Amino acid sequence: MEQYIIKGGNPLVGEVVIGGAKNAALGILAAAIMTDGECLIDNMPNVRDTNVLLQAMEGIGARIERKGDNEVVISGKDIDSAGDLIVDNEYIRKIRASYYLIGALLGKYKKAQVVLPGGCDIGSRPIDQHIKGFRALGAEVKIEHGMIIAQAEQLVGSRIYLDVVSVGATINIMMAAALAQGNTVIENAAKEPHIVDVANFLNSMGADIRGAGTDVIRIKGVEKFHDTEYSVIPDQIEAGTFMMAAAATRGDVLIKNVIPKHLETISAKLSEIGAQIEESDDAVRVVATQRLCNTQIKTLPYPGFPTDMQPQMAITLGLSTGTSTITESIFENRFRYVEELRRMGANIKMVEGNTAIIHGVEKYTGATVAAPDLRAGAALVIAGLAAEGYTTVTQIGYIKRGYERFDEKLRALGGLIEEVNSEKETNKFIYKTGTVN
Ligand SMILES: CC(=O)N[C@H]1[C@@H](OP(=O)(O)OP(=O)(O)OC[C@H]2O[C@@H](n3ccc(=O)[nH]c3=O)[C@H](O)[C@@H]2O)O[C@H](CO)[C@@H](O)[C@@H]1O
Ligand SMILES: C=C(OP(=O)(O)O)C(=O)O
Repeated sequence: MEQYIIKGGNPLVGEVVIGGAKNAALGILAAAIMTDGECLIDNMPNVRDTNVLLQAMEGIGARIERKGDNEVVISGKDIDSAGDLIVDNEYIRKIRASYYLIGALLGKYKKAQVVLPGGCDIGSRPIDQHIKGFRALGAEVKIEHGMIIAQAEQLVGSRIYLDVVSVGATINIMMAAALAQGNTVIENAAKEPHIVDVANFLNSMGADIRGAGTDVIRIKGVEKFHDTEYSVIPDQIEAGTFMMAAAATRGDVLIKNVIPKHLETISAKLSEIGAQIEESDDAVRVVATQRLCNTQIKTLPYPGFPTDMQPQMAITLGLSTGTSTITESIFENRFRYVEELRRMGANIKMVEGNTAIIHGVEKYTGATVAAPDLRAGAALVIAGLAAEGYTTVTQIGYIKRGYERFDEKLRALGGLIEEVNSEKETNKFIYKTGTVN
């Protein structure tokens, strides 16, 4: 069983370099098969989700050539377009971004059969808005035997109003519409940095997409795409996670290779609770040498506070003075870490299902906790780094879905953390790091 063991109590100090954004890379990788040319993609995060997606793309005939850890060349030329274009395997069923292969394949080949998406169990996560968009472009879409089956004679541009602001639906519709006939307008579109990055990538292949990053995206369909070279933007959430790790352990960390604008809400909240934030062109430094104070948070679509940062923020507030509240407004099931954090001494009460009332405690104490999903898993690791004594975080496969070399980066900042897969390795770690204070 993969797990991390952590000896807490060391403030994190030093520098960390942030990798490419997982949620942008997933859209970009899928979109790369829309050209028969070659796409060279750089700053690609080497995490489980991107690897599972690449493997599924290979499964339908895409050529994938890895160049080192973070670079990949993709060509969709040899995809067997005479076949049904079926995407299904035991790994792809577990990730969310499989849904981008519907938009990409439907756009290019006017057909796709993709297994219903998985992803973190953070809510009911319907895909009705994706389907509404594909249908508006003229596709027939049905769900049978756990597969989404989409096909069209021709895709024709349309005006599509999203009933809910959805990252996945915005990217998916944008991809399909980019190779449709005529013009498409997506209204009430999501505005996350990864939407802009996928649009920029598509434009670099010859698409004509304007307005990404605002809530109205205009797409003029083009006939086909060409070769491109592209570098994925830095990961807003990985950066935010290290910012919280610095704050919760009362450390001093320079977080490099970031776009500070994407971190504005996170920086603002940390600053509000008393952390010192210094921004430069491509780095953010977080210094928190004293106990931080309380605040109120509500998760919202970008530029609001990201739901993917909610658990990490809760860990920090759990150690702050006073009483904080966090309201989760995007996913109804994103507080499953609370029960685990209580084992470490946190004082958190849930009200009305989606609000956590957090009474700050002076310290967490180490315990064995299970990562319930990707971001909550990373948050529990931060709690362990801040806690007194030893913490074991189990089910770290979730964390590996989205963080590249997470333990290694934390160790470089002075964190005492190791992946252990047996009692012998655990004992070795405890011997190496000394006994509980
Ligand atoms: C792979 C990826 O990029 N995942 C991210 C993506 O997930 P994902 O694309 O699944 O999230 P969405 O933005 O689509 O979901 C936002 C809200 O809209 C609802 N909804 C969505 C689609 C739909 O057809 N119908 C519907 O009702 C969802 O249930 C949710 O309440 O954006 C989320 C919100 O920033 C992030 O937490 C995830 O990390
Ligand atoms: C929830 C996340 O991912 P997914 O949508 O792939 O489950 C995430 O990145 O925090």
